[in-house]
Amino acid sequence: MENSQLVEKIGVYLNSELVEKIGVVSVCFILSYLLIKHIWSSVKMEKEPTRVLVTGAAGQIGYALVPMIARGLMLGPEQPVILHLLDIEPAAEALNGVKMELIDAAFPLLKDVIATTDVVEACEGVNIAIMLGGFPRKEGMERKEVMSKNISIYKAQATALELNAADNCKVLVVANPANTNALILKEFAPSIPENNITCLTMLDHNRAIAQIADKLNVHVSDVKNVIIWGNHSSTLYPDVNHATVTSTDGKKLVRELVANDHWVNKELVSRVQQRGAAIIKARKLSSALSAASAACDHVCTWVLGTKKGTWVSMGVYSDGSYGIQPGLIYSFPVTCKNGEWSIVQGLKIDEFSREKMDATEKELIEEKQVAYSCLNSSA
Ligand SMILES: NC(=O)c1ccc[n+]([C@@H]2O[C@H](COP(=O)([O-])OP(=O)(O)OC[C@H]3O[C@@H](n4cnc5c(N)ncnc54)[C@H](O)[C@@H]3O)[C@@H](O)[C@H]2O)c1
Ligand SMILES: O=C(O)C[C@H](O)C(=O)O
Repeated sequence: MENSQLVEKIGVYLNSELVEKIGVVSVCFILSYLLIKHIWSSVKMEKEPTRVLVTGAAGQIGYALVPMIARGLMLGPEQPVILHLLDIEPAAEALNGVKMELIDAAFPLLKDVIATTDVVEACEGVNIAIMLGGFPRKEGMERKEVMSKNISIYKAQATALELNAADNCKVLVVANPANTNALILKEFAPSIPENNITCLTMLDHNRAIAQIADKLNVHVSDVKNVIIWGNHSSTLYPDVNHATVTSTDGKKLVRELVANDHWVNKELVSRVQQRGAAIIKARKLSSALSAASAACDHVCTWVLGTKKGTWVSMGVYSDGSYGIQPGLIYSFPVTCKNGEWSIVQGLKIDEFSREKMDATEKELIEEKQVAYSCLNSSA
């Protein structure tokens, strides 16, 4: 054999061996990748379901909210859930109807539904509690009368949560008066960390964003960092002094873009404060779709976090930030990370804002006094 032929043969042999080796390595690599992918997806499949309590689940907000939770809109598309639905005896049949519909919807993430009128059974092992149930204000009723009825409801439910919920259960109170109901719940569930008891002002936050987006003809997702201060009532204060709009031209302050202080200080404030009443006038029922969506946003943001550089509004336990009486449940701007919220610090507060923030604080202090006088008279 000539030298050149020998070299050629060796070359072919080496190449085929190399090709074979590369082939084996590639197959091993692909198989390992598929195996890891399979193991990873089965680990993900095995996520423990989160137990979510919804009180007043046979009511209108409940009817809009439970499918959102079951669809993964609140806790993400990979988190299975078990729904605990609570309502009172007269609504038991309707509650069972809601359960039937949830079953019929065949939601992949929904692992079980417990529908009950027993508050202890409802609270058993829950990780998240969304409190919609309460006594609605009826024509001719004094605010104090409504409050006294809700106080006894929230006292009983706080005790049931305290004794039966999972450790570190997160609570969102929606039922009105939301801030004061949350305060009562906190009082009677002392072992639930105070930072775990919140109330809904995300609806007001979303309403303010929607009004600004409409005024500036931009999309709601471009409007960031509005603040709702205070009580979920007609004294709440929507503050746009730090709010921005992002566009192709960059980030600009809402106040500068609107360039109309009357609109910002008067019209916007009054529209957001009165929006709940406007919905009631139009629907002859209070807001439900938007309230359910906001409740979903609140829990979702709390659990999964805020985006960098942005905040939302939540009714949370006051630590005295911005001079607000410690211990009140007051709406602040908050950021969320790892399932914890923190009040945004260091924002500049002008004289106009200070006055509005104090007025809504004053109303909450008065509500607290009324609540305590109801508690003392029922003791
Ligand atoms: N914070 C907010 O942004 C906001 C927005 C909208 C509505 N709300 C409030 O949310 C609450 C619910 O609104 P809705 O439209 O669903 O009312 P709804 O009357 O349709 O439903 C309330 C449900 O609570 C039930 N309920 C009453 N007492 C209960 C108890 N002790 N335990 C369990 N369930 C009980 C009722 O049977 C009813 O099914 C109301 O208080 C409303 O004012 C708050
Ligand atoms: O139920 C109400 O009184 C109104 C509700 O809180 C809302 O803001 O839509």
